[in-house]
Amino acid sequence: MTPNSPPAPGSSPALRCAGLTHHYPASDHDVPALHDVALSAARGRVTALVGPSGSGKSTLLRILACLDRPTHGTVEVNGVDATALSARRRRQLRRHQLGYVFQNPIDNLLGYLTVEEHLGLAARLRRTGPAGGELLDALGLAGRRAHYPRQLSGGEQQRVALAFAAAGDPAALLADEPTAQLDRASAHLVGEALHRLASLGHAVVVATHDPELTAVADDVHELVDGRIA
Ligand SMILES: Nc1ncnc2c1ncn2[C@@H]1O[C@H](COP(=O)(O)OP(=O)(O)OP(=O)(O)O)[C@@H](O)[C@H]1O
Repeated sequence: MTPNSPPAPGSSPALRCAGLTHHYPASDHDVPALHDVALSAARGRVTALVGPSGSGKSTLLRILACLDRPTHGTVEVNGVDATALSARRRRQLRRHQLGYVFQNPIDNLLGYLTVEEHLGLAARLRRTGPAGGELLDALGLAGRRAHYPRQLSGGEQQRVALAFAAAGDPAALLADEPTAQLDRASAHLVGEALHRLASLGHAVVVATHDPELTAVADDVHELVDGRIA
């Protein structure tokens, strides 16, 4: 199976991890962050990772997004064991099958590209056809195609970031506290956008403290001291 080949119907979840343990190396002693974590995230569902500060949510999200490699354990994307791939193949898998959204809206966007140009860039990166206006319509961004990031509110920027992450139909979208810098009304719209993207067939995984997002989650996993509680 190549990184961007479609999953067989009814087969593996978009994302699955097992036996995940992670330590951050430090000069005196390693910092433990995850212990034996296992979970899966299916297309069509919003999965929330919740838990106190320092419990390991961001670490887990970055590992699921194949941005970091775990100390031990496996991450499967559409049934492909990403932890067994070369760095080059893992990059390909990430580019085609995973979209990632950072907490700070402006970190997700390029200031010199319009909304529409962001979708064009995503299509080129993923080697898919241009994403139709449906994605922008679905996320309440109709009429914003020609705008640059600086012309959008933080909440609109974050929804453009979600559209950019979702263009080209990756299996999973992962977002790390995407509403942390937004007011309640904008956070609510981002929650609706995540739910909409799941209904379009993505597996959506979000690390969050925000009740607006846990309210739209189909599955909620609580982390405590690096373990699923
Ligand atoms: N780059 C790093 N180097 C060393 N330790 C780290 C690093 N990143 C995170 N940690 C540690 O790993 C543990 C888990 O951190 P992580 O950021 O994953 O938690 P979190 O649940 O996302 O926290 P928050 O809700 O505050 O963002 C914490 O003890 C943290 O201090």
